[in-house]
Amino acid sequence: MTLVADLFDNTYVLQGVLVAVALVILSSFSRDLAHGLPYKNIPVVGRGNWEISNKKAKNRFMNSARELIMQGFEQGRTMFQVMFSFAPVIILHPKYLNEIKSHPDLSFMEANKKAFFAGYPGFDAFSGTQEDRVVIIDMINKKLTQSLGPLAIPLSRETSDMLKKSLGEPKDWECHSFAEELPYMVARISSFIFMGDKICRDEAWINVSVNYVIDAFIAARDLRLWPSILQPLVHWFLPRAKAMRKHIRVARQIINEELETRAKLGEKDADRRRDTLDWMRDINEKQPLDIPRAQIGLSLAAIHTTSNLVTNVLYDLAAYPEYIQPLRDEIKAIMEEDGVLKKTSLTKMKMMDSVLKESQRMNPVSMSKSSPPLHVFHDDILTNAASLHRLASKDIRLSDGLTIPKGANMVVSAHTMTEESVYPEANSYDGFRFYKIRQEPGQENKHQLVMASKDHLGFGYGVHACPGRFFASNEIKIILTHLLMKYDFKFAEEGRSRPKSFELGTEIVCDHRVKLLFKARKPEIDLSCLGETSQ
Ligand code: HEM
Repeated sequence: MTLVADLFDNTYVLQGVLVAVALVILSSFSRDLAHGLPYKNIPVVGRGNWEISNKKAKNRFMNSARELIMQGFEQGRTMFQVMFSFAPVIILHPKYLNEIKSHPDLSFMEANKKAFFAGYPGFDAFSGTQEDRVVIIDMINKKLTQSLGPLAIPLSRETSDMLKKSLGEPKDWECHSFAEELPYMVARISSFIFMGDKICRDEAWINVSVNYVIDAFIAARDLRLWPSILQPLVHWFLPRAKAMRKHIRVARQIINEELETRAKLGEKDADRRRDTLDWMRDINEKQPLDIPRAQIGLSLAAIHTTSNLVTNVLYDLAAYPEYIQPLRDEIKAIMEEDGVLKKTSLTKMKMMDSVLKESQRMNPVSMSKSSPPLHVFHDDILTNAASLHRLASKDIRLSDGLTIPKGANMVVSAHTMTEESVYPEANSYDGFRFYKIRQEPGQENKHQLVMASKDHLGFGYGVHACPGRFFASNEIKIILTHLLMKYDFKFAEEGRSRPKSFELGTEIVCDHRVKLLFKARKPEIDLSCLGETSQ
């Protein structure tokens, strides 16, 4: 101690230390500044030549991303950059989709890691390794998707229980903030399939499952406001980052307890329905996997995305109620034919499939891997108006000679989803658009909800196209089947039109403030075919 005190007594040493600290801070600021500079030789859209800071350009993009992207293409460009809140981002024309969709040097994971402070305590769900990701995707593809047949009735029963609890059986119209309530409902049904009936009824887990992602978005947004040199310190004090650390602790405790209970039961547990906790272990015998972290990752991917699509569908059906009876008739006909709900019954619901795909086309869910409520957004993470958010790990030379520089963030514009040449009357809702196309010879299967294509990027495209879409499609169809059979619904506000989604940067978020009225109705089918037992 005396030595240190002596050193600081020496003016030269003190001055040296101060200069060193100043240099470190300065170099951090200049790194941050460089990070915000546009990429060389790539045209910038939405930023004036004489604007020194990015502030105005960022605001411009926040308020009119769609227009700026179209402006870029109208200027004849196929690649340009715009200013997102955290960095310049390269926008690519969809004509490049085929060459970039599975490009090994365009990383999906690194893009998310960079945007979400991977490695910081609490940001665990963004910190997994490539090996972890492979386990999760294998588990979804090889186990979850393969089990959709036997899962149809359990999913339906859980949906029924959940709706009784959440919406009840009101004889008169009852008002719900549906968009706010739905993530909790979806979290319960999904968690039932992911981790069984004990955890799915655990309020503490449901809270983590719904709110981790919301806190993550806000924490990341708040942290980005700080210079990078201070971020490793500041995150400890940010309320939302603290909340994330708490979510992680809660999740670890709940899931580890469940794993211990199962381990103790051993063979006695053999009759239990297998779920993602078992499957992750089966797939992953060789390497250790942080299972609680992986489960939070699943929730992150599954809950708000699914809720957002269901909300959009209900808004569309409430705005265009003429679709409701044909959908009910379709369910009735299929259930009469099948006797009991099967995976194939859901595949046969072509009108419902079409209604879902059309809602997703017009209001694609946010792939920030989730679509938390509006107040969470700033611009943040990408897609919708744009899709396929990636980070280039090398310089990538495109077929026409243009280059995406190493380290750049990029997205592909998703404007094809509302382009007249692809979808006639693209800006009008046509619930049976895809149903009608599927009636044409040779088009029967290409236009299903789960088919990712260049013209419909709702589930992404290429190597990272959403592996959970088959599960999501079944889950959503089951939820809708129960809602349509058991409830009448309409907007609380008499005669209102379809609520417009909010556009913030490239995010499209459904209006969570809209209220819906629900009233119980007599279903036209015997509910035992949905797995319900009469009480
Ligand atoms: C309507 C519901 C859903 C929508 C709209 C949706 C959408 C998406 C999108 C757009 C992507 C990114 C694709 C890309 O960038 O190319 C994605 C990836 C992913 N989704 Fe979904 N998703 C949904 C439900 C689910 C569910 C239920 C699960 C889990 C069971 C899931 C698991 C994943 C995973 C693990 C990835 C990452 C894929 C990778 O790393 O390659 N998603 N999803």
